[in-house]
Amino acid sequence: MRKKQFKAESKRLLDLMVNSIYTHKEIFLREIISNASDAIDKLCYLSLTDDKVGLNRGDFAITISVDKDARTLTVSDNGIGMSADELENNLGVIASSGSYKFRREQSEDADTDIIGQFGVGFYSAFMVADHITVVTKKYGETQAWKWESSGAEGYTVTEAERDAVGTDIIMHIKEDGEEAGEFSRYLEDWTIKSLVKKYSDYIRFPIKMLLPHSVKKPDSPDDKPEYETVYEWETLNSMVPLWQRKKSEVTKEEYDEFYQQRFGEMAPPQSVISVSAEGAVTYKALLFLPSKVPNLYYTQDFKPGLQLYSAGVMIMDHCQELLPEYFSFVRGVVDSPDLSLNISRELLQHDRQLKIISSNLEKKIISELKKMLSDDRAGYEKFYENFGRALKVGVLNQFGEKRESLQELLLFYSSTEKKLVTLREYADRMPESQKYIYYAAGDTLEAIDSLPQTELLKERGTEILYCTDRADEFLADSLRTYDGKEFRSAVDGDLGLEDEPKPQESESDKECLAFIKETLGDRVDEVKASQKLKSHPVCMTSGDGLTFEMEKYFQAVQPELSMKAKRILEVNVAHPAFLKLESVRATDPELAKKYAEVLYNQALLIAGLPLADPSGYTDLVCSLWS
Ligand SMILES: Nc1ncnc2c1ncn2[C@@H]1O[C@H](COP(=O)(O)OP(=O)(O)OP(=O)(O)O)[C@@H](O)[C@H]1O
Repeated sequence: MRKKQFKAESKRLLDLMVNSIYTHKEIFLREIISNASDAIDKLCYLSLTDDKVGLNRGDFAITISVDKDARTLTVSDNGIGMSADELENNLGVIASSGSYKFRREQSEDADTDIIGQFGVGFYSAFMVADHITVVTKKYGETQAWKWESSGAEGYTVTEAERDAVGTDIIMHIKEDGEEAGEFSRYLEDWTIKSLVKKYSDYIRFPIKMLLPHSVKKPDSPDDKPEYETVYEWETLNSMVPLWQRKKSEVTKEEYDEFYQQRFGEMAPPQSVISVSAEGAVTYKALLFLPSKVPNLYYTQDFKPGLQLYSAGVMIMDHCQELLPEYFSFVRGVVDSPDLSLNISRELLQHDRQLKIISSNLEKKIISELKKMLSDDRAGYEKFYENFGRALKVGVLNQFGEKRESLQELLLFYSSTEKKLVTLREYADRMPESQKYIYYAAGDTLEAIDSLPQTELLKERGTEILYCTDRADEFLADSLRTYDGKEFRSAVDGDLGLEDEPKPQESESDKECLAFIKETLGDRVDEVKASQKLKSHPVCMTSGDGLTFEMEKYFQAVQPELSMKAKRILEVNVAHPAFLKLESVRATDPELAKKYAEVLYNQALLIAGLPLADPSGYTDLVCSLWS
């Protein structure tokens, strides 16, 4: 029979498995058992609504058997099975899961690491087996199928015999190499027992094995007992899912292992939240805050949502209704006996119990974050670096409905503290005379710090919150006040400093400002003497309303709206540049116009706004030399 070829991508992974030098090859068993458990999950779920399945929750099991003479290790399940097409699609092509895409981007050297950290599914069996046979019968079909492969050169799919629905994965274990027992150990009962305990203890279906027990022969005398070996089925795993156990009884390693394996994450989670609720709805939840931004988080391929179980039966893999959108990075499991099992995605949105769970989980996550913020500042800052943006989105969404509960979790860089601070810390430090919470937005901390507009506040020692994330400014707009104090842009609006002397404009200054306005025409909305500037000659501000950073944001995401902030040219009327302009205005108005152009373009540059004619501007500046 003709061999079929693996798809190129699969072949590379397969080669990697066959020739693996990875030291923890033992993880293959975890992968094969996890697939068996998933397959049982699917049929178990069907059995709830379909009597024809003919199996009850207690009938499902995974069995492991060893044939030392034939050097085979077989893992069988009575799960959903696979059709011929599915065999081709599932085992002939590597799952195009996110984790694989990630693997592909890694260098060859990183491969061995990846095996350990991700687990690579079915193919990992090729680390220990030189030939694999899969015999399977899909639920609802009469024909069984056999898939066979000895590795990268291809596979065959043929008709087969199998009485019941389910799958056998028969692994022919490799001969030992230089190291004694290197592979043969996977044919030993004790190895299998300890591997199941180590990696698959919480699998919710029994993992059974026929094991030898030494028992006294019934007819042997008590004073001279004789023993015989009897084989009995033993369940190797405790079957208690991690989320059903008390947090104090679970080790960090167990949580890490569970998280990394189940959610395909490289790094252990940053924190684990375990919830056990009784009351309006009874449920257990195990939530993980990732320590790294999930691989596909910012792509459309990222699948948010928690795994939803009802009394130990998985009913949905990515239930998005369990978390608010802004917490979509949170991974985890929710298990509630109160949920209807045949709930559909459409119904979920209206499910009252689910709403209660979701709102409780949201509160739990927020309080866990607040705890992290107060007890582990460095850890929280790391979290914020990864997911601070999600919190900001939370504040902004739904017209700021969540702002009260999330505002304490926000961090901003402080101009005076030179580190990230909370709004609480800012407010507690504010002198009584300070009326506003000042913030300034820009591309980088350095750029904001050198903005002429911040000069006065800095001179007064006033703390300014620097916003380098585009979302930050919208944030100030959405929060409006904190602790009764209004937010005010240090860059754009009036600083509201009543004790600061107003700029002294002479009649001639006023005329000169009007001259500049006339020169610049509609390009500016206003030209005025600045209260903010100390040593710098000009700056551009936008007044109240849309700011320049918002304008840039809209330009980037919705240019068709042509959203434009006001342009107010603020001039330092005590600056020599202005005085020079003023002095040449009467004698050489053309030169004065050029100076006005320079001031205007300089102000645009400082604000990070585009110049209408950069090359014309360069020519203009150079003409002033000659
Ligand atoms: N025992 C089984 N019964 C039914 N289907 C199976 C079984 N083992 C594997 N499969 C099918 O083969 C697919 C590929 O398995 P594989 O372990 O390679 O990837 P995965 O489990 O989908 O992804 P990952 O291991 O990265 O989480 C599975 O998704 C499943 O559809």
